[in-house]
Amino acid sequence: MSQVAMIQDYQASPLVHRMDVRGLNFFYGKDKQALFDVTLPVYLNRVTAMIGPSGCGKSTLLRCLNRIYELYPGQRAEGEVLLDGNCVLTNKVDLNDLRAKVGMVFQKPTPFPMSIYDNIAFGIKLYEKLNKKAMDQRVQEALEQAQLWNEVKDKLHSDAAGLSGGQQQRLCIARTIALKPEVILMDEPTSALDPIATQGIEELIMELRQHYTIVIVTHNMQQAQRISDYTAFMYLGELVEFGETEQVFNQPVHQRTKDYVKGTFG
Ligand SMILES: Nc1ncnc2c1ncn2[C@@H]1O[C@H](COP(=O)(O)OP(=O)(O)OP(=O)(O)O)[C@@H](O)[C@H]1O
Repeated sequence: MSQVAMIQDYQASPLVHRMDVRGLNFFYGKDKQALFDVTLPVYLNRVTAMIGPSGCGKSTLLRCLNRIYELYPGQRAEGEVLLDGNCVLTNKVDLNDLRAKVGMVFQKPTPFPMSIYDNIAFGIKLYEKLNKKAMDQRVQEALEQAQLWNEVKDKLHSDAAGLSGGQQQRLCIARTIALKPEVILMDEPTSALDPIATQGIEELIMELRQHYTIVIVTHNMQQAQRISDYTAFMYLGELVEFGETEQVFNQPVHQRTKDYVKGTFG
C-alpha cells in the first residue's frame, strides 16, 4: 500500500483523545521558560509530528509527556498533561507505570550492551514475571512488530552492538513496544540514520500506528508530511498552529507557519 493510502486509511477511524496537554509551561531552572501556555490534543492511533526551528521547544514538550525531565534537577512543568483522565505531572501518577504506558525512542539508537534478546527481555523483567516460553514469545512479538525478527531470529543471543544503525533503532523500538505502551514518543528517531534505514523506520512508524499513538519530533519537514496525520508547529516556546498535516503544510492559518513550511525562515 502506498504511504498516502495508508494515511487515508487511518483517518477513517474515529478521532479519540489519547492525551491532552493543557496550559503547559516549562522552566529550566529559575530563569529560562521554554514552553508558554501550550495546549493540544494527542489523538489515538495517529502520528502527531512536532515541527519548528531549533530551540523552539519541541523536545521539551515531548519530554513533558512522560515526565522524563524529572530526572534532571531544576526542571519544572506547570499545567496539565492528561492520560486516562489523570495529570501525569503530579506525583499521584506512578513514574514506572507512566514510563511503561508512554515509551520513548531517542535520536541515537541506544541498545544496551547485551544480546539482542536481552535488550528486549531486560525491560519486561522490570515490570512482569514471565516464564521462559512467555518471554520468548513476547520478545518475538516485539521484534516482529518492529520488523526486525527475520533479520535477527538466528542470532538472538549475539551482541546488539553488531547490528546496523537502522537495525539498532528498530531494536530500540522493539524494546519500547515490548512493554505494551499506549503512546510512543520519538525524538528525531531517524536523524542518525542513512536514507534507506530512514525509509524503513518511516514505514514502521506508519504500521505501528494501528496499535499505538505516536508523537514524533522531526527537523525534516518532508518526513513530517510523509508520516504524520497531525502537525504541531512551534515557535519560541509557543504552539503557533496545530491541525491536520495536510492543512498545516498546504493551507496554514498563521503567517509564521506559512513562512516556516515554505522554508522562508528557520
Ligand atoms: N537543559 C537545559 N537547560 C537550559 N535550557 C535548556 C535546556 N535544554 C533546552 N533548553 C532551552 O530550551 C529551549 C527549548 O529547547 P528544546 O531542546 O526543547 O528545543 P527543540 O525545538 O527541541 O530544539 P532542537 O530542534 O534544536 O532540538 C531552547 O531555548 C533551549 O536552549
